[in-house]
Amino acid sequence: MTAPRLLVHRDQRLMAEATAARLITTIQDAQATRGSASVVLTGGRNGNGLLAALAAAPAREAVDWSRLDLWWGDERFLPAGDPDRNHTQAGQALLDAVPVEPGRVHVMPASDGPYGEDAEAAAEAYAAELAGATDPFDVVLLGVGPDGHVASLFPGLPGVSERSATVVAVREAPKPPPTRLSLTLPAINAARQVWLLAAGADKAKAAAAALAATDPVETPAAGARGTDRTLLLVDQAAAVELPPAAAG
Ligand SMILES: O=C1O[C@H](COP(=O)(O)O)[C@@H](O)[C@H](O)[C@H]1O
Repeated sequence: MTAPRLLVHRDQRLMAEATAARLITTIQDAQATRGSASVVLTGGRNGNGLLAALAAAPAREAVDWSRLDLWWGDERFLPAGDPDRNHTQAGQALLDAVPVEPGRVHVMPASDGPYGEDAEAAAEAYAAELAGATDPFDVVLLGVGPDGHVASLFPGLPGVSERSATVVAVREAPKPPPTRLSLTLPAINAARQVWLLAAGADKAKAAAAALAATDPVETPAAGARGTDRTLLLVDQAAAVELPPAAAG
């Protein structure tokens, strides 16, 4: 587990563009070193903003999209193609515009898929798919919610305390929709790099807690750390509650 390094950007747009550039370079490095790369995508405003910035970056041509595995940190358990699904939104923001290899795009099951509405069975199926991955994730992207949630691990819900499974079904999430699938902290924390994204004034409290809190049950973002690197990426609006020394 690595301590988070804080990076403050002027605003949300600049943060998305700088993080897209960072991601392109990180993917290139991984592909040069290991032949392929793996990235775990996040949903939400910051996650989709990053994907849109990546789609708009001319340097996206530097990525070998055919040698990239894409996974999801969480998914809203809704029918395939539902506009609220993280997969649908990632398609619109980036994936429909780049030559990803369909077999390497590891979509979490939908509620009208082979497991129907059985979210637990869907979580087990995704865990089995994950178990087939031989290398740790290169980067896990995590949008931080205003309550400090990451992926679909919400404060106080059982998912955040899961210690053995890599994927869980989440019920009664405080943010709609109530039923979701999520990677767990042990799955997230096996990644080489974890990037926590928190831009916007509504993320100020959560950004401070992601850095300083000690109990992941209260602040799931505080329990998400990479083995080689953890970054907390914020904009100035989200940096206002950080201790001055941390915010530089
Ligand atoms: O519902 C979700 O929320 C979080 C945070 O989203 P944001 O809009 O507050 O940035 C996101 O990371 C997660 O993937 C998504 O399912």
